[in-house]
Amino acid sequence: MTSITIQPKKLKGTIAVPTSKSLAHREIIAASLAPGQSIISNVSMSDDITATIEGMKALGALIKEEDGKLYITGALTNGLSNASIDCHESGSTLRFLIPISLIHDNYVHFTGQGKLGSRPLDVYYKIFDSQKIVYLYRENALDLYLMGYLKPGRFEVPGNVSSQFITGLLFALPRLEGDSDIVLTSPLESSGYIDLTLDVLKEYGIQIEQTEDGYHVPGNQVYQAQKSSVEGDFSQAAFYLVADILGNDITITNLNMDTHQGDKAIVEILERMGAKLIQTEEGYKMTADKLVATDVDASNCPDIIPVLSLAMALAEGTSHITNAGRLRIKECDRLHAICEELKAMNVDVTEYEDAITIVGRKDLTGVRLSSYNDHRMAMMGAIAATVTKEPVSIDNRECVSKSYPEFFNDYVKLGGEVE
Ligand SMILES: O=C(O)C1=C[C@@H](OP(=O)(O)O)[C@@H](O)[C@H](O)C1
Ligand SMILES: C=C(OP(=O)(O)O)C(=O)O
Repeated sequence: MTSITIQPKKLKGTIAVPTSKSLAHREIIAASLAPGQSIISNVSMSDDITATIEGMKALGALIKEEDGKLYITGALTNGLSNASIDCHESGSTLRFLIPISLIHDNYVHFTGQGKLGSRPLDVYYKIFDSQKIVYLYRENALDLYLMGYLKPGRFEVPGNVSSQFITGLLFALPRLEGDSDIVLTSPLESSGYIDLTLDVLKEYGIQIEQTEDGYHVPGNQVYQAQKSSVEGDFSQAAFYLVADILGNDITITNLNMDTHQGDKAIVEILERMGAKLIQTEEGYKMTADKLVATDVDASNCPDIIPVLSLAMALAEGTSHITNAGRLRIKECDRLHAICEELKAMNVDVTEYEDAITIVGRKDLTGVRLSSYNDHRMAMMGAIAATVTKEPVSIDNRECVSKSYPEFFNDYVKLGGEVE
């Protein structure tokens, strides 16, 4: 684990952000479930995406990478087989692949690292109990054995723990031999991610009907192989757009402003804070003469909150982030980590159970920060170093490889000074 020290320096230049991790997971899974060959272009590799590729291979898909494209032949085996899947630290891989691994009678072993073993899975355990699927796990370590298969029927799922459970079920249920209903027992959060799932399912020929309280999923459906391409990631773009409004000058070359990615909300939130979106020949950037505080409901855009909190720390007035409880069950307790990082940089911040209040100030103090082994916290620290007077140190720089292995190389290409 390597620590880095970043000298306070502004960034300038053009950058293509990694392509959407959320869309890449979904494309790889849908293609792996489709008989025939699919070709997916523009997949940015990261530890999480590697975990999904290896997981789908373990479940029978043939996947090879050539000339920057993924060639995927869906080949899920029928009948009892067994598979071992290492999810690394990817919540998406784990929660998407669990129901998929149970489309057929199977014996599967899921492992993972970091905090993944303590992120919630009870929603699935309840389903296993009611469907007599055998499961064995160790507390706080991801070491989960599953034996059995999913039966079509009624699946009651809370909407406010993680949308990833619903996505996992939406992928698996169309392949069962009967119709199913997913019934949401509490309001849906992270709904933009379900929209992405529904988009990809539709692209692969799968029909899902939205109901008053969830989704009706006809069974016996067949995924149709596709040729597809993945667009730029707004969760990653958020780091550079916030950097822009803090006085850097970075143009992003690969953003689709018509995207359905929920994290595009970053643009509208920063505009509310006084920023302007500028389209140039090369792409998009943002500028701001002055930043004002704002209030943000985090329930539909949890991943942009770390870097957004930095913009709030430098805005005039007091900002409130609400409905942010689920940030505590990400790669680290992000709600607490954000507050600790901002406090370390001299910001007046108050942590509540599911909210944060940030009193804006004119500057930030450069200090030693912890990454909390969380890619988004490490990248937030690096953007902070573009506005401090003193250097910022961050431990465990490698953690960015979860979503953006090239982050510090790109940072240096943009003029950053990293030791
Ligand atoms: O479906 C997805 O691709 C994701 C859903 C979100 O999780 P929750 O639904 O658990 O909030 C998000 O935080 C995660 O990074 C990716
Ligand atoms: C929370 C994240 O991903 P996952 O839930 O897939 O681990 C993330 O990328 O910030």
